[in-house]
Amino acid sequence: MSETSFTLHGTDGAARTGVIRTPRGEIRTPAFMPVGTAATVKAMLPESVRETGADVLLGNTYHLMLRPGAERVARLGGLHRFMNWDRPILTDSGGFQVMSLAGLRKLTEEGVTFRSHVDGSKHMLSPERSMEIQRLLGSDIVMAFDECPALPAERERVASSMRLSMRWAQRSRDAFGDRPGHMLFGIQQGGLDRELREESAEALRGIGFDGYAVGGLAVGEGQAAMFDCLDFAPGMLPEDKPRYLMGVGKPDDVVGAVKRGIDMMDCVLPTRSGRTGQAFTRRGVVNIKNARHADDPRPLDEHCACPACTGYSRAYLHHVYRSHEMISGMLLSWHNLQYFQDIMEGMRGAIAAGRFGEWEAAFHAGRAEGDI
Ligand SMILES: CNc1nc2c(CC[C@H]3O[C@@H](OC)[C@H](O)[C@@H]3O)c3nc(N)[nH]c(=O)c3cc2[nH]1
Ligand SMILES: [Zn+2]
Repeated sequence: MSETSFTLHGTDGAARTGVIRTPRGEIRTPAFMPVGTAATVKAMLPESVRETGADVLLGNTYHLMLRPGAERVARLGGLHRFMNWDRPILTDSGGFQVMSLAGLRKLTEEGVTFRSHVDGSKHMLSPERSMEIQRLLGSDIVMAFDECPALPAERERVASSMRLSMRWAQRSRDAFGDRPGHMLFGIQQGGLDRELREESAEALRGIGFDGYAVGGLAVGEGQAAMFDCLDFAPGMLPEDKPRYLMGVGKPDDVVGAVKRGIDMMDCVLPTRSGRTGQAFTRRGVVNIKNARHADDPRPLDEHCACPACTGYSRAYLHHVYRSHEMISGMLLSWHNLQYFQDIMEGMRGAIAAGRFGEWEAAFHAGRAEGDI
């Protein structure tokens, strides 16, 4: 009996709900993964992340290889022990961050060499080294090493980049080896082009993975173009395996992606915007720094059970934000993560009951545009 599995429990249109089983715990899908880039979900204790309902969180090969180093994390017992999170961890493979963060990059068939954005030291990533780092970290779900081209880009550039990523996907699969209890996900590329996405999906199916990511999106194409691509890209991937949309997104992006067959997503938005005073609520976005909140005794969101909403007023949250108090980032990060988990839980139940359309209509009906 394989130690990992994905079981679909229900579908409603293209939307699906199910469970990914791993030795470290189950992941209820559709799932939102909080991002713990440098071995911490910023401003949150791991037990607080769990309290919001998260089953899995995300780490990053690029950041952890630079600081504190993958071999050091392994010597200290691996990433779960290091960051005190004993549930599943998915790690990204590093290619995306190298292209978006590192300096002096050189890309060849072998891999990429670059200088650390932390201290300028020289490093190399290849499919083989990325697999080794993710093994040293001990992550449960490993991402293939890929290249994600910035959009807009010429079709030929997107095609050649995708084909390089497919060769790297084969090398990632070969280097990953046979690791019961661990999953390796391939990453579909091909930009917004249906034929290139199909070619990429065919290549990945031929190699065979435990899950499949839709990569190359949320790179500036905008929501309409992303949804147009999601109208066909997820369906090209095996339906009995998890489908993971990388780097997405705002609440309405998340809902639209689940509607189109996505099972997993990750985004820094809940915590990053929590630190900049933006709170996502059932009625839209609250910019807590706005003077209108200075005397408001109401909670952010009366339907929310998080500490920010059960213990504090908008007036207080406005005050601590304006005073640059640390509790501001803590409370708003917690609230935003709770809000994202609440909409995932709502969609899982709605899909299981065949009522996703109604749930989606109610989700959009309650929201006002702009600051509320
Ligand atoms: C934001 N949009 C976006 N992010 C993306 C990421 C990084 C996600 C990871 O990078 C970090 O966010 C920038 C977080 O830690 C996140 O887990 C991607 N990673 C890979 N390997 N391949 C892709 O095609 C890809 C596409 C993305 N689009
Ligand atoms: Zn709340």
